Amino acid sequence: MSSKLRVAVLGAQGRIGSEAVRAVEAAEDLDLVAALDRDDDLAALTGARADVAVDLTHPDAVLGNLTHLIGEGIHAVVGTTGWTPERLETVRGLLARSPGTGVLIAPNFSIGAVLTMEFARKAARFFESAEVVELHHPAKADAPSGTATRTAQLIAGARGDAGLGPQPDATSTALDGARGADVDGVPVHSVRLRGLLAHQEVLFGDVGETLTIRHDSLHHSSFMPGVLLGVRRVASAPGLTVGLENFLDLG
Ligand SMILES: NC(=O)C1=CN([C@@H]2O[C@H](COP(=O)(O)OP(=O)(O)OC[C@H]3O[C@@H](n4cnc5c(N)ncnc54)[C@H](OP(=O)(O)O)[C@@H]3O)[C@@H](O)[C@H]2O)C=CC1
Ligand SMILES: O=C(O)C1=N[C@H](C(=O)O)C[C@H](O)C1
Repeated sequence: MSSKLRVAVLGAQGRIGSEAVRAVEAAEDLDLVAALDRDDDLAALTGARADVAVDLTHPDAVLGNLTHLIGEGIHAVVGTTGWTPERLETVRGLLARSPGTGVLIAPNFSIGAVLTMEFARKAARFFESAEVVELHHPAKADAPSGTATRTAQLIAGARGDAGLGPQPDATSTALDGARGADVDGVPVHSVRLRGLLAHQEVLFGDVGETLTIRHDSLHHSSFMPGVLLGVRRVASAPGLTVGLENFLDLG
């Protein structure tokens, strides 16, 4: 009998899901046992004896999918975005009833984006001002991106730990949205532009200097090493893990 890890992909016909299907098929230690999309019955996963499912669907679908996966004890690697603290708490509640099951929620699977978040977290305490600009293809459902939201949360956490107060901003009159979305006190600006894929700039400023950290995903293949790492590691991390950095030795 094969000792390969049995992997399913949900959202298999989507932009990143179809790339994940190809990546799993090409990996010698993995067996693609199901490739499901909208309207397919998740019961097929049990029949296929999936060990791990990769969810690359839609923010409206992912929680229902996770409820099923965790109920069946199938480990999950989730790239789908749209997470709030309340939704994460729901996942923790589901996992409490299935303690051997692992779920990785990765706002971004690309190593460059994970490093951008890590560098931003480290830089945050040294600068009075911080803003995030994310730029994506116009078919994206959610704004701000999951990556930008997470980046802003990490910056806000580091600012809080360092005792930094609110950012300087004298704006007293503005059009709706002109100063972006407020994520824990960090402004996040979303651009949707034909021709783009997934890009982010983190801007820091203090007296007399600025620091810009920029990352560009130019092809969906940029996400695949992270997807495969998550698939290989998630079963050994029961409970909820948020962020691929937890599976990387970043020092
Ligand atoms: N973490 C990361 O590194 C990355 C995350 N993402 C995220 O992944 C998600 C998908 O992105 P993308 O591929 O661009 O989107 P797409 O719309 O191209 O793909 C999503 C696919 O999932 C299908 N789908 C919708 N609902 C369900 C469901 N209930 N069950 C199974 N399949 C379903 C869609 O069908 P239909 O078209 O009929 O709606 C579509 O085929 C987004 O949340 C995006 O932000 C994307 C890239 C990288
Ligand atoms: O929808 C996308 O394309 C992407 N979604 C993720 C996000 O919202 O951060 C990851 C990456 O930016 C691509």
